[in-house]
Amino acid sequence: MNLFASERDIKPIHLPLEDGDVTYYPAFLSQEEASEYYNILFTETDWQQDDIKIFGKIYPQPRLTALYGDTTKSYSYSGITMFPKPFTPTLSAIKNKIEDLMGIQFTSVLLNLYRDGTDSNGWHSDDEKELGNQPIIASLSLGATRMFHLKHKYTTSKSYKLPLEAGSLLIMKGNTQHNWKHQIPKTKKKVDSRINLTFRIIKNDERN
Ligand SMILES: O=C(O)CCC(=O)C(=O)O
Ligand SMILES: [Fe+2]
Repeated sequence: MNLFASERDIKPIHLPLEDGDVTYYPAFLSQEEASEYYNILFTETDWQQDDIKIFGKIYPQPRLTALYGDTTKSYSYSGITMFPKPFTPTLSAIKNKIEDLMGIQFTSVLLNLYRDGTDSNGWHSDDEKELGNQPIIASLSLGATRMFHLKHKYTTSKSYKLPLEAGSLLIMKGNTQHNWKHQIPKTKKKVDSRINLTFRIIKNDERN
């Protein structure tokens, strides 16, 4: 069935995290829109595999990535610095739709391609100084469903898991990055590939 956004259940679910602020919109995009964007982004994105440094050792990142956005704003994490390509019409259209919902504007989007269950994103907080003190991150999922794990940094018994479905939008803000880490774990299940887009506000102003 083809439902318009107004008829779909786009109601937000607030995760019951103390000292964090995470909201999940299960059907931000329709299944048709989600698969159309997945197909376009899979082929049109300039995917790269960077090496990252963990405790002084160099590893290839276990997924492909790409950075698009305001070309004056580079982004550094895990020992790598990424320089953005300008937003494409596809990415601008998605960005506008998220900005209409949230009433704020993003400068950049980091895309992740998880090719199969062996690709992953290890425990981290998105707390780079370029993102400011209380980063706002809007994370759109396309393609295969993967689990998203959150764990508290200081009270390790506190944790939360949810499946991120195609077309869903997850918003992290407030003190989430101060108090919580998140990951996309590897899975032994046979899963298709997944694309994730994390829209961010990068505050540096250096010209590259
Ligand atoms: O793939 C995801 O849903 C999470 C991506 C993520 O945490 C990141 O890029 O910082
Ligand atoms: Fe993250």
